[in-house]
Amino acid sequence: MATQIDERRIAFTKGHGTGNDFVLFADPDGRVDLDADDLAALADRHFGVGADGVIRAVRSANLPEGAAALAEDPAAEWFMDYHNADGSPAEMCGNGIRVYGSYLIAQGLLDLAVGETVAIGTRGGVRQLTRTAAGFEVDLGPFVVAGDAMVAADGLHVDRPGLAVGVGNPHVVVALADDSELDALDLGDAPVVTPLPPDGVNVEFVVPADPLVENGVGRIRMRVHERGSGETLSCGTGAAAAALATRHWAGEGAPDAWSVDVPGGTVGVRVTPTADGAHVLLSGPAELVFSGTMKLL
Ligand SMILES: N[C@@H](CCC[C@H](N)C(=O)O)C(=O)O
Repeated sequence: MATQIDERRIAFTKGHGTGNDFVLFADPDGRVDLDADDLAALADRHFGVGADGVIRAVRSANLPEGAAALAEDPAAEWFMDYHNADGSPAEMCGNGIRVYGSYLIAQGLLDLAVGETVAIGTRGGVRQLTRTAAGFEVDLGPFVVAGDAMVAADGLHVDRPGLAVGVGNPHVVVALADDSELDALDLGDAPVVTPLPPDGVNVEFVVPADPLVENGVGRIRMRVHERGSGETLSCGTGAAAAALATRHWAGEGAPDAWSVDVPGGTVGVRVTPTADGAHVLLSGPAELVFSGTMKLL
């Protein structure tokens, strides 16, 4: 296992899920105390490693937020301590948790065979992560599709209505007419969302494929501007939100299984009934790319 050399020299691994990239480091005992500037320095693409987010692998018992995770599910030994590229914490990361699973296994911190499931603590609650032949599938839990907003973005000639979707973290999903509208978007600046939720929001722009449903699977294309990270090549919770919004708009008879194309690849989303209501699940690849160390100032 890569251990920390000291609190300021971080032994990291870089990984990604469909191009949504992360710096991961192991701090099982919760000894490494990084502030928002440190986390942003790790994620900086010019002066640091470069990533959309930073993930600390820490035992739930060793950080304050971990108590709630262990109370919810005592099996949640590991906590995904996730921060966006600007150093802000987020409740959940759907691509990140798959890469986190892969990282824990590679570090020898977790034994998980294909078909097995592990409970992982997050700020959004405990999530069940299953290893699959092609990567991982995470149960994002119950979801909320409700609430209207208006969204303005560079490249859109008029403001568009958006639909709020909660999957542990907040999203607003905007339907666009076709691929040319999606391609014309400039997401260098954050879209303006009115009303803006107090903690900010991730914004997804979505276009249905033609036909929308093939072999029982709904198909959409999506681009995303992530809270705290800017435009990314993929967002797992965003893909789930986009599929849920499109399913809502499609109405009765809409499929429960969705394929979501993002600039960095394709992820799967499915809705399934459970004892505590419908859950949304996300599946996709998880890649570890390289490891190194970085000394923080
Ligand atoms: N890329 C992630 C979401 C990361 C958190 C998000 N930016 C937020 O602030 O809520 C994903 O794959 O879900």
